[in-house]
Amino acid sequence: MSDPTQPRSPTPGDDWPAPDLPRGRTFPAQLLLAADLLERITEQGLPADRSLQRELAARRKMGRRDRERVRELTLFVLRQRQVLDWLLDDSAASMAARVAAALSLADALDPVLAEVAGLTPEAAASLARRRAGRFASLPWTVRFNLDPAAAAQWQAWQPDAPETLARALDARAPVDLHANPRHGDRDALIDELAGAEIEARGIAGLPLGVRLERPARLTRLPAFEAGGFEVQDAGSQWVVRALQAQPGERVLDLCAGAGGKSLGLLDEARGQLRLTACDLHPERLDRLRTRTQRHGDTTLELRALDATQALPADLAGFDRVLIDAPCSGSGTWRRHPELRGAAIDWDGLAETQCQLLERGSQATRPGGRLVYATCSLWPAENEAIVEAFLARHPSWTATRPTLEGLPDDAVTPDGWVRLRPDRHGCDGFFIACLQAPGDRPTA
Ligand SMILES: C[S@@+](CC[C@H](N)C(=O)[O-])C[C@H]1O[C@@H](n2cnc3c(N)ncnc32)[C@H](O)[C@@H]1O
Repeated sequence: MSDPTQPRSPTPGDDWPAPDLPRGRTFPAQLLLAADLLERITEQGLPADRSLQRELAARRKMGRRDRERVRELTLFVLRQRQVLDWLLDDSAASMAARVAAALSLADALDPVLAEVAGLTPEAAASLARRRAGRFASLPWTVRFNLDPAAAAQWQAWQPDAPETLARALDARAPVDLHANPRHGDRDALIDELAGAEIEARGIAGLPLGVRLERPARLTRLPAFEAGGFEVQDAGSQWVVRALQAQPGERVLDLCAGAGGKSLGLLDEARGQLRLTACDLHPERLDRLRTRTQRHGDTTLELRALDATQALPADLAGFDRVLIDAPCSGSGTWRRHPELRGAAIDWDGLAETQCQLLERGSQATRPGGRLVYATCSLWPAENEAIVEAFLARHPSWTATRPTLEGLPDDAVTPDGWVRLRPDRHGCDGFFIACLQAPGDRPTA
């Protein structure tokens, strides 16, 4: 089977993307199940990966290959929706028709499946005709699977090597972990994984980062139960490192969510931080509480609050503040293809991002470091927010991060970190390191 983390190399006359289906036939029941799951995921705004895991695990009588087939078809439709709608010549195609079009790209669509999907013989013939054309001749917004809002953002950014970026965003993401050094070093974790027949290797530049060669069941491993590692994309690990928190410092994670980066910060500093983790949603902090218990961190302070509002008086004077802002998540499309079509209130989101940066700056001590990060590719959520902040606060400065192992091409001429899946093998991230005015700058 081909490596799904690598873009498919085009062959003359057949450069279309195609789902990577397991051997064997696709049956109508699988097509209909994928269509049903797609409807629920898109209508209810559910996370695709978790929904698939739950739904497929509940179907105990289904064979392994059939589950894989439904999973692959579902994710492929979410990733390639514009391409499939173009093939169907219908921007309001049914999910069943989209699954049928996905099957046609894998040369696995037969007349029975086409009929089950609701395609008339004429529509099936038109699909076959369109599929016989060249992929490269499609409009770029279709080839890159961008809906109109995403296409506008893409154009505002104008990334270089757009084709390779688009391909990387369509691919499957690897599974990354960060080791908890209080349980042993990274090599010990890699050895332990090898003992469970899970192939893994260290991630270049990230001393705690581990990448699995293929997905594996991790939650049953003794190392997981013991808090020996957390699943975390390499891009998130770079956000943690950008803060450069030193043992003994007071650190504020203002948008901690379920705490992936909070735990990373604690690991980087061997637990020696006075860390306060906040989030608007108390249930996310509950998940962080459970994780910290497994992880062995008892000193973490958790605060549910709206960080766009004035912060409580004791949340001030922090050495380092992290704002891992809510965003469109466009950098994570590999893991969350359902976000490609999500409706976004762009103005409301930008206002929240500006306010969070404002509140975060007020909580930073003179000379302290503030890191603003998103997992978005779009300048409107990144450079625009930070540059507007610096224009309002000219005494603050942007600092160019000096992080050992960070690839040179990840730092822009302005000093922002921009990570891309095609260049750095991780989710797309934007990281800005800002220094508060003051005569006691952080190291
Ligand atoms: C990108 S996620 C954070 C992910 C998290 N840091 C991690 O590493 O797992 C953004 C978080 O911001 C939180 N958030 C959104 N609006 C907020 C607000 N007004 N105040 C505080 N948190 C907010 C969301 O609940 C969400 O958990």
